[in-house]
Amino acid sequence: MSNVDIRIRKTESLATPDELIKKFPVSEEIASSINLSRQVVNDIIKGRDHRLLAIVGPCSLHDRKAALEYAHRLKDLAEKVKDEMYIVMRTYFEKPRTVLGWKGLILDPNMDGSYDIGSGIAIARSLLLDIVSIGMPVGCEVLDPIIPQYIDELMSWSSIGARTTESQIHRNLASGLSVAVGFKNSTSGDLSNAINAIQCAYNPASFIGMDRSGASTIFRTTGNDCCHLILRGGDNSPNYYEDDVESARNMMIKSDLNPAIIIDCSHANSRKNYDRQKRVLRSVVDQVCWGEKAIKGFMLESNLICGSQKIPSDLSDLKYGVSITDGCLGWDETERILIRSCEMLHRSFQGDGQSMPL
Ligand SMILES: O=C[C@H](O)[C@H](O)COP(=O)(O)O
Ligand SMILES: C=C(OP(=O)(O)O)C(=O)O
Repeated sequence: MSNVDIRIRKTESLATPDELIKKFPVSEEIASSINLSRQVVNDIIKGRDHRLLAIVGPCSLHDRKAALEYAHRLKDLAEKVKDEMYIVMRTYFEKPRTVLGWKGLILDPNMDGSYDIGSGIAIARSLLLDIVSIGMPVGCEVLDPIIPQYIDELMSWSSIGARTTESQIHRNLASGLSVAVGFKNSTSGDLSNAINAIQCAYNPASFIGMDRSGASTIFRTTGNDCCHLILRGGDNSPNYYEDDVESARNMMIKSDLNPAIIIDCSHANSRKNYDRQKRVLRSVVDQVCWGEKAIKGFMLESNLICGSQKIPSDLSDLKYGVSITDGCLGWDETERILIRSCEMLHRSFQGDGQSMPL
């Protein structure tokens, strides 16, 4: 009697990254525009570009048509706010769950527990390609350590979520990713895990993974000098206030890190009430206008239509453009508050691009 894989019910083959890349290739023109947007993101994180990095988009993508419509609107908005903000579309395909729940388009594209991962990964890559093709840079959460092989060449920014910041696997991965990586503070609100993670990812690492041909490989990384902290609030309270930012900044400086902080307007900072993201953004803008240099940007969960919906048993009942994970701001409100924020930032920026301490 075999004692191997006693809890594996079934295995299925999956296309290798190379096979999928061949099916949905990135042209040289798109590759160079992604390189440019990665450079802008890195420049913002390193303080060489005074604009705020704005990671804006749905909590999760589940519908290709709505995602593309959103991307087109965001592209137009990005043009309007480009002097004060650099917008990267939040294109999250993997959802880390507190207990159980839909785990995102890559794992379960049919939203019915059938886990058609082969289709999910292909939809994610082709959708990202369509979005970057209109000139909209994208950013994803990196959760599964193999998935980046399928999509990471399309990303301009990425994050490691609150539930995985403490994981050595994710820290090693971040040390080898080609993009700037934001580490979220832990769900408890503790910052030290994220600060340790940034230090760890700054250094070279060696780890086992799968290469683009599908072979087992040892990856040896250079280390990533563009990692930063994302404040997302914690179990007991938000952490976007001035005092929180000041103490996060001081912790980073004490650890010899570039004090680069992004504020997540959602999650525990909004106490999961999507409309409260506005007050977080207001505080971000206010702090930047008052001269807080450590804040490099913010994250906003936004969709075509505000709110959220449960996944219905009959998918024809799904409402178009509404989140199936966390609640999001609707499009009109997103546009209004980003333009308003830019007006305020514009007034406080001097000719040299520096904000004026009041
Ligand atoms: O961003 C989405 C959710 O906050 C995250 O996936 C956790 O969700 P859950 O607590 O509903 O599982
Ligand atoms: C899961 C997310 O956030 P966090 O890791 O902060 O809970 C998210 O941004 O989708």
